[in-house]
Amino acid sequence: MSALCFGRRYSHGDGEFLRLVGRNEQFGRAVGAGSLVDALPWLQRFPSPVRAAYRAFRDLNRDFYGFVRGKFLQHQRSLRPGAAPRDMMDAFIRLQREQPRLQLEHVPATVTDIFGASQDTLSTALQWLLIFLIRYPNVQAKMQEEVDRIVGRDRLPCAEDQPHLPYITAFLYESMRFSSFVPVTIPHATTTNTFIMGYLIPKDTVIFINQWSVNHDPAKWSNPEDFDPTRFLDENGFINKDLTSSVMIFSLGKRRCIGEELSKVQLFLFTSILVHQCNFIANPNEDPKMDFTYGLTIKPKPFTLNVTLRDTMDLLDQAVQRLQAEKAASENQLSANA
Ligand code: HEM
Repeated sequence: MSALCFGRRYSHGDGEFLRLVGRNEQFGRAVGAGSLVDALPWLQRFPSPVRAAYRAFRDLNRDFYGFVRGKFLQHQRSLRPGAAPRDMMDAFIRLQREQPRLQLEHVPATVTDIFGASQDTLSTALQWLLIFLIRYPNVQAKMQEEVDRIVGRDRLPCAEDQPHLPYITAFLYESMRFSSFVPVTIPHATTTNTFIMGYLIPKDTVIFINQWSVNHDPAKWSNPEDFDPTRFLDENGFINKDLTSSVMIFSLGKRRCIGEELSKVQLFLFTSILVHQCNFIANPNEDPKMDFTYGLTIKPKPFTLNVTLRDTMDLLDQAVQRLQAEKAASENQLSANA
């Protein structure tokens, strides 16, 4: 997402990357702790740990905005008129230059929203996918069989392969349904008295959607507590689109997640490339019964797993070399324009 938002790819030990990840963890803790005030707004009048958490959340947001604003200033300096946008930041700066009624300050604010909204959600999704790979080795083997048959062993899977990989697609939907790792949505409030199925919801009531219960409703899902990707496949092995659209994890209505399609592509690429290249097994020294933390997202507590390569590193090395060449070209352009 950092490559997409502001054209920066990081290695794992990079200081800036570690600070970003650190903020992400603090963000999850602060949002989880603050949610009591959403349900009981009068609590904010009392000096309490909730208020301290709220202040920590505000400071974290300021700090994060400052980080993104730094990237914005760099981009503003280096973006040449007429040049193709290098990333989302460039695209928004260009849009603002073409439509001056959009305010310049909205550019870093928008990228802060998009980057911030994607971090905790996508990283949590990735952890869950890994958990399901090690918990269900038969499912992992079926995905490997499918990707080997359709893509072959001479190239990495790409986004265009997805329509031909229904079992992997079904795995992704079952992972989102089963984990429901954003169990309730961001709070909203009614602006007028509202009736739903005969129930009065008074004006100014704080509303959450309970996505977990939608995804585990036995009236909709047979054996909802079983992890079974095949529930999303019809008798010919094709994806049942009525059922996939019933999985709720990106919320509903006008404020539903704008990153849904992007997330689905990213999670597909992550899963298909990993199972194409590697085998995953649980660490036998760790308790298979995992523990979770409950904040804005449901996250597994730290766990380790054993990963082995299925073949050589050749395809992955080639992909990394391509990325490094792209990164070098974009850095050259940045310094030439600075
Ligand atoms: C699997 C990953 C993701 C999940 C499960 C997820 C889920 C959600 C949920 C539940 C909401 C709250 C909607 C509401 O207010 O009712 C939301 C909002 C939002 N998401 Fe995502 N999200 C994910 C990834 C992303 C990504 C990658 C982006 C960036 C492109 C993104 C951008 C946003 C934004 C900007 C909002 C606020 C929308 C608004 O208030 O109008 N999300 N997301």
